[in-house]
This record gives sequence, structure tokens and C-alpha cells, in this order.
Amino acid sequence: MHRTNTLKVTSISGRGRAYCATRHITKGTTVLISEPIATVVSQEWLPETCLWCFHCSYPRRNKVKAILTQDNKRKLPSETAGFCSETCKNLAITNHRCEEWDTVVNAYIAIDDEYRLREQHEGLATPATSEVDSNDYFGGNVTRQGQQAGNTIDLNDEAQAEGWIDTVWDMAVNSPAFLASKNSILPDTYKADMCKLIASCLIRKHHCDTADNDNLHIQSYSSLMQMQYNEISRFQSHFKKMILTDELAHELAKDMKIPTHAGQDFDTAIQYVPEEILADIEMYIFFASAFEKSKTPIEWAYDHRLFRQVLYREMSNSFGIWDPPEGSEPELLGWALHPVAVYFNHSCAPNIRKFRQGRNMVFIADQDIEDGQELCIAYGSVEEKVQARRARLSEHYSFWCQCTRCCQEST
Ligand SMILES: C[S@@+](CC[C@H](N)C(=O)[O-])C[C@H]1O[C@@H](n2cnc3c(N)ncnc32)[C@H](O)[C@@H]1O
Repeated sequence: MHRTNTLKVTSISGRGRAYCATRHITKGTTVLISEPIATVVSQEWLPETCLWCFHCSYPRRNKVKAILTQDNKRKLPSETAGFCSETCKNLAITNHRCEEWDTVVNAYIAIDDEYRLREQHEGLATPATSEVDSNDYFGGNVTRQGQQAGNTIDLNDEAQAEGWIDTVWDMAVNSPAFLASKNSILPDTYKADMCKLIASCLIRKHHCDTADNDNLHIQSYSSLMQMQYNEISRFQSHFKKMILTDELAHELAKDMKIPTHAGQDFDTAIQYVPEEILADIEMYIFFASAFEKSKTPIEWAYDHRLFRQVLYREMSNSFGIWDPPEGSEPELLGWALHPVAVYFNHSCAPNIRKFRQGRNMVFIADQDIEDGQELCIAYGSVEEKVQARRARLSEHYSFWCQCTRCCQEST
């Protein structure tokens, strides 16, 4: 990690925490080089991409295998994963806590195994029945944290929304009928990849919690927890979209308020859950069943709260691993989480350019920047008109862009 003394974290109204210049920065200055805490190479590019430095040798496969499998008949994507050299393999192993690398590889295989199993049984999902009775699970009328005693739960209120969303997850993952309706659904490969990334982070948590010898050059799970958490804003933004576009949902909750009993009865609650959030729950069910069946079951895999801790940080903070690292028409090889690099807000007129250098992300001033000025990158293309840019950012990152350019162009 290399942080220059040119930037610091401050708070900016409407945009949260942000990196700002601590002095005049001249165009071309490197302001930050950051290492990832966790990465995943997508299933599609696994055979040709080095798990450590991300060198992609397509169409040649990696020279050094990550896993020495005995079973050639049953090759899973992760069993083809590897490194471009022994040096990269050694770096991967020594840069993890003891045993950690092995657990990560086994987690990958468990996820591939579950994916393959579902691929074989695709379309055989048991339809959901209306026999779901989550009141049994909660032991009747339980009022949970954040839930008001009045007649409605206000989803605009962060604490109420948080308590209700947590309740819905609990009800969903403890409902046998709901689980039966979801446990054969084949996720898209992107979701299986995200499960691998989440597993890597939770393995780091486990090793941070239990390791005796602290390896100081390894980034801790707590650094990941400093990243912005977007579960509530994601729920609210998809809920708003749902009540605008779905007549029934509009009738049920036009003002973001839902009846209190939707926090106690799963059949009622589920009507208020946007499909994007249902897809997140499905992803967790996939994740948990992968580890339930794995040869080395991992106890933390059955905790949706831990899964959500990472999922809703990954969503607003991960960086794509692009190849070539800079330039036109790159391929997306995977994703990486960089705890130190997450304070660059988005601007539709960015002053910082980022590119990948091997495993690291490098951030360079693209113009002269004044002392105190905010340092911003672009989260994707900034070519469209203001409404289209804001809609894309809202859809993908759950925020309404408040950059100077958007604010000027929308007045
Ligand atoms: C990678 S984080 C950046 C750091 C973040 N501001 C924080 O406090 O941790 C991305 C989040 O920052 C906020 N953000 C970034 N750029 C923004 C912008 N142009 N307008 C409004 N919010 C922005 C959004 O909440 C977004 O989900």
C-alpha cells in the first residue's frame, strides 16, 4: 500500500466521506497505489488468468495449478485455476494467514460443486407453497428491533427499514417452503463469482478472529468493515422503483409505508420485497447450501448477517479487474475489494484516473488539483446526458449523483 501525503478523508455534504487534496497536486502525480484485501477471477477467465497478478495469457492456460486434483473426470472451473508462475503462487500463499489459502480454494470448489449440481437439475425447483408460516419461527407476534408499535413501518426511516429488512431475511432463510422453492435455482455465473469473493472475505474474518500470530502486512477484516454499507439505500431505491412501476405494489405502499403485520407474517412481507432483493436472498441460499454440502462445512456460511455485511459493501465499493489494465475494449476478468481506495467519490467530470498495475490499483491526477479540492474518479462512462447518467448510477450503485457537473446540468 502506498498512500502519498497529498490526500486525506473528509466529509462532503450529499456525498459522504471523500478524498480531498491536502496541497496543490500537479497533473500526472500518483496519489495512491492500493492493494486488494480480496479478489475473485470470474469463472469465464479462470483457466487463463493468474490468481495473483491477474496476467491473462488467453488462450494459453495457467502454467501453475492452484489445486492438485486427483479426479480428472470431474474438473470444476476452480480446479483449472492457477498462477502464471511459481513466484505468484508463493506470493499468494505467503500473503494469506496460515491455512487461509487452502480454505479459500476449498470454498471455491464448494461453490463450483453447488453450481454444477444445480446445472444438472436446472428447472426442477419445487414451486413455493402458501404453507409458509413464519409465525411459528418467531413464536407468534414478535415486534423486532426498529419496528414501531404503530400501524405501519416507514421504509424511509433508516432504523425501521433496517429492522424490517433483517426480519424478512430471517423469515426467508428459515422458511422451509421458501427454501424449497429456491434451492435448485441456478444463479448466473456472476453471482457464483460474488459468492467466492464473499467467501474469501469471511475466511479472512475467521482467520483474523482466530489467528494467534498476527501477520501485520495482511489487511484485516475490520478494514473491510470501514467501507460504506449500502443495504438500506439499495432496498429503498428498488422499493421506490417497484412502487412506481408495479400497480399492486403502488396500491400497497405508495408512500413507502407498509403495515406492521408485514414484519410478522412472511406471506405478507414477501409482497413488499423488490425482486432485486429477492435475488440477493436467493444468492445467500445458494451460498449456504454450497457450504452445507461441502466436505469441510464452514459454520459462518450459515449466517445471512455476515453474508450481508460483505455483499452490501462489495456492491458499492468493488473495482473491476480489467485487461488490458488501461485502454480501449478491455475484458472484465473479475473483481477486487480495496479498503484504502474506497473514498474516491464519483464525478461525471473526474480529476483522477485509475488503472490496474498487476494486482494493485493506481490513482493518478488527470489535471492540476487545488489544495482542498475533492479527488474523484468516474464510476463507468460519463458520456450520456445528465438524466441517463444519474439513472445508471442509481441502478448500479443506489445513489443519485450530486457531482458538480450533474448539479449544474440539471438546473
Ligand atoms: C465507493 S463509495 C465512496 C465513499 C463514500 N462516500 C463513503 O462515505 O464511504 C461510493 C458511495 O459514495 C457516495 N457517492 C459517491 N459519489 C457520489 C456522487 N457523485 N453523488 C452522491 N453520492 C456519491 C454514494 O453513496 C456511493 O454509494
